[in-house]
Amino acid sequence: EPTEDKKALIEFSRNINHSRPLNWDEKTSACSSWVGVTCSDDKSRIIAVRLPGFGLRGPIPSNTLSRLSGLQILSLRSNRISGVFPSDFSMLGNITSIYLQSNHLQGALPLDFSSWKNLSILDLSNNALNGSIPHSISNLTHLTALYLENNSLSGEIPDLNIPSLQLLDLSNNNLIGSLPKSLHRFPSSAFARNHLSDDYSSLALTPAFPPISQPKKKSTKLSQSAILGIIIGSSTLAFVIIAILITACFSKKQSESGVIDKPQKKEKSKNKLGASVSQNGNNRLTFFEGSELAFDLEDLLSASAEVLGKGTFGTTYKAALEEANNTVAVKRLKGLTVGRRDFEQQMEIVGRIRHENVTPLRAYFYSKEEKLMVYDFYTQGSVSTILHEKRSGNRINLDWESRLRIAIGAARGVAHIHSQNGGKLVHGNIKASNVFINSQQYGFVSDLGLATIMTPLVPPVMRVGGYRAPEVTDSRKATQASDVYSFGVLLLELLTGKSPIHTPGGQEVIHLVKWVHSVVREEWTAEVFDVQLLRYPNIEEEMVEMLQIGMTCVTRMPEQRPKIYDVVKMVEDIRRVNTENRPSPETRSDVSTPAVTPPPIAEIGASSSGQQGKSTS
Ligand SMILES: Nc1ncnc2c1ncn2[C@@H]1O[C@H](COP(=O)(O)OP(=O)(O)OP(=O)(O)O)[C@@H](O)[C@H]1O
Repeated sequence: EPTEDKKALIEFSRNINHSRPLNWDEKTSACSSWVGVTCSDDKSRIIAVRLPGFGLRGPIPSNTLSRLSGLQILSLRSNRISGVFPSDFSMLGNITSIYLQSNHLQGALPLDFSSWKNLSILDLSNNALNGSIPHSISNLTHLTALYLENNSLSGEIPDLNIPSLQLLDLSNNNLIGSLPKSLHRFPSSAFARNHLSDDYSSLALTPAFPPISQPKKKSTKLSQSAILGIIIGSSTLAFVIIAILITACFSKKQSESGVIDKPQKKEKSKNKLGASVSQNGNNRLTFFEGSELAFDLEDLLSASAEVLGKGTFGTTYKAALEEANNTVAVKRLKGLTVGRRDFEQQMEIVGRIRHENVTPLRAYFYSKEEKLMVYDFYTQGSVSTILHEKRSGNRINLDWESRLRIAIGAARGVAHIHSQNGGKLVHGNIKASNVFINSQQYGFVSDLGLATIMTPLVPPVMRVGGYRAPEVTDSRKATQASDVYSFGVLLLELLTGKSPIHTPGGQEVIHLVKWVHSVVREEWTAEVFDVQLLRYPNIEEEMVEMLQIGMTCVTRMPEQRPKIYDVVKMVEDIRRVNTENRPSPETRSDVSTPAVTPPPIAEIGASSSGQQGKSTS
């Protein structure tokens, strides 16, 4: 099985005896005889060769790489490989990452990059390469990182107009001339120690990404993650137990009163609300068109309620309306920064949205004391629950098809939101707990439009920190570009199965975005992916694509992030492109899941009927 090949290859490269230098022939023969055991010597099925720091020496033999036609990751860094690039070097049609840094490679860079259509990372730093940087590198339209520092490259820097490029280092070469405009977005350090004619000190001083804390030893990192998992698991368990106790206590008191409120204030609050309502006569929930809900405020307040969770802007309850035979989710807001008029205006904008990938707001209520928002209740829980919560000791398995659909649906939902209110509406709080799944497993987004009118209730860093774009210091300043950042974090979460921030008890805080960058930079791309996904065959390419999209979305500079409309297309294209390359459904193990053939965004109807799993009783 290819997946087994991959795992075994990784194991192989890790476990092989590091203690003595090996030459290339010895290594390749060891590799091919080993590969022969599991994949009938069919080298086109090898997807990763990782031999970093193995003491390989001598030139890369020609006609070796071209036989590895399925290769996606080539990691030969920190060896003693010398000589020039073999002529078949640029023929790796599926390659996504090349790590050849810290070797003794000489001669010019390959000129023809036309086969590397999926290449995302090219690291040839710390070699002895000379000649100029070929302009044809611009044809690498998926390139996100280019490292050519510490070589002897000469000539002028070509106009590398590659929109996807986020990380660039050309420092410490012999480059001359002036810097093309397309590269002014990179920090001056990327061009330092060359002979360029201009002064680039005015360029950005900060790198495009936050500095990456390099992982320590791989083995330490892995065991640390395992320990983190255990610590998080046990603290989550402790938290869940406390939450259950609090909820049980709350429900008990509430069942006596039947009101949604803090237990000790229940009657008072109900009377007070009723009094203020009767005074100004405004005791109605405002329902939106298309809502079939038949209940009033009194019904809502007397419904038995259960706390679903406390969020950034208040507490959300599951409320069972017995008479109306309906269960709804009620969000009780705290920390409103705008007055009634602005609040109602915002609710009107949000409430008018009817789109398959956006949760419909059914009703709202505003009084001095209470601000409520009513949604359908989704029995399955959010993507966060499905992705991270354990049932019977194990995480629920979310297969790759479902994750793709969640990403596609959520992207379409956010794109629709961005098209509203004259193209100015911002979601402001995209995160896995605000994404739900419809009956076809497509994601849809909830909780929109609140960030700009609410003051967060001093959210703990765990809650929003991991999703928030670096430029957003106050959630009211959220923008469409910061939505794209948060969406990128969601993509990384779907890929890795990890929460955006881990705070494993002690002082160490692990940011998913930084962690992914560091792992990818260290060429362990495959280690980024959720282990649950490794069991599905032939999806590595798609996962790498989603990784690239996620990383593009979390670009540090907001103006360099793609627009959500482009993100929709990119996410949809993951499967469209690859259906041609994938085996027919009959030969796949995941035949039970139909291929994703989403309609184009424009064709998605304005109805919300596609959302299922909502409770009506
Ligand atoms: N309509 C709904 N149906 C089912 N569960 C819901 C619904 N709306 C929210 N929830 C769940 O209730 C919990 C609390 O939601 P809430 O939106 O208040 O906070 P949050 O999502 O954790 O954070 P934030 O306020 O930043 O969005 C979350 O687990 C959320 O997934």
